[in-house]
Amino acid sequence: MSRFSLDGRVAMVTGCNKGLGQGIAVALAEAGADVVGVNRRAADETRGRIESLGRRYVNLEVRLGHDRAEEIVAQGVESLGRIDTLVNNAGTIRRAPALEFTEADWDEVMELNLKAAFFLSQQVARHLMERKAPGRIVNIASMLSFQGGIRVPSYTASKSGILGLTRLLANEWAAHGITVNAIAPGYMATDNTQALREDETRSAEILGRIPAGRWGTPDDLAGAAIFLCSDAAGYVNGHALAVDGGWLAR
Ligand SMILES: NC(=O)c1ccc[n+]([C@@H]2O[C@H](COP(=O)([O-])OP(=O)(O)OC[C@H]3O[C@@H](n4cnc5c(N)ncnc54)[C@H](O)[C@@H]3O)[C@@H](O)[C@H]2O)c1
Ligand SMILES: O=C(O)C(=O)C[C@H](O)[C@H](O)CO
Repeated sequence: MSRFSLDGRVAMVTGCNKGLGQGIAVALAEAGADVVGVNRRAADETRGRIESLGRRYVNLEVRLGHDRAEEIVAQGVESLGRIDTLVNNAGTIRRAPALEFTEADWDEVMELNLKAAFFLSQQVARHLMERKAPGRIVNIASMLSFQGGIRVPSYTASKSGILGLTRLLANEWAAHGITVNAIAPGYMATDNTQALREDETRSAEILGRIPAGRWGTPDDLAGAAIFLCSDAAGYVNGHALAVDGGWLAR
């Protein structure tokens, strides 16, 4: 069996109806995993792509919030029997200068990007420990886990926070065979960056700084996601793997 095989594993992926989450969910299915998606709405395209690979897909149609974590993990376990892997991908962004930033935009971003990710991880870890099973948690971080960015204060705080949390959880759960890592995507062409790509000046600035000379795509994350969720990454823990076309090297 390949070291990268996910045959027999069940992966829960949040926010996989489109964008990077869809790319990750399909990649894990390609490597053999069945997938539980956590989405606010139906995810028919993701379902179609995963089922055409011969894998199972269950969509939990729920509002993702920290207060729903226990129920979401219980439903995921009931639907496919277990969860071996969690990818905390769902995320949102609010754009405004720090001086004008509102509490509502602060709370909305922190709730989804950080608090829901933490409590979902806690529930999955409890489930894995009850089963005495090894597991994988992968958090989707950002270039703004390392850099300040501009006009996205709650997003930067949440993405710096998720990297700190990745390290803390890696420390606490390593002894249980659970690894916690992050993928830090660079600038990827999804709805999350639509406003940036529509702003000609900012878009040119960003593109001019990416050594690869192009925005990333959801498929660019496939290899990193499969690797971190596989046995091949068993000794990789608390790490952030940048998939950024060379952005951080610049
Ligand atoms: N696009 C990029 O350049 C980029 C770079 C680094 C990190 N990221 C991160 O990647 C992740 C995926 O983003 P994307 O680029 O695919 O954007 P996207 O907007 O296409 O997808 C975001 C996903 O999160 C879900 N989501 C958004 N708000 C939600 C809410 N309140 N409750 C539940 N689900 C919600 C959406 O339904 C969708 O599935 C996010 O965590 C984002 O911060 C994106
Ligand atoms: O820098 C910005 O304004 C961004 O939108 C950040 C990107 O969405 C992304 O997270 C970079 O990794």
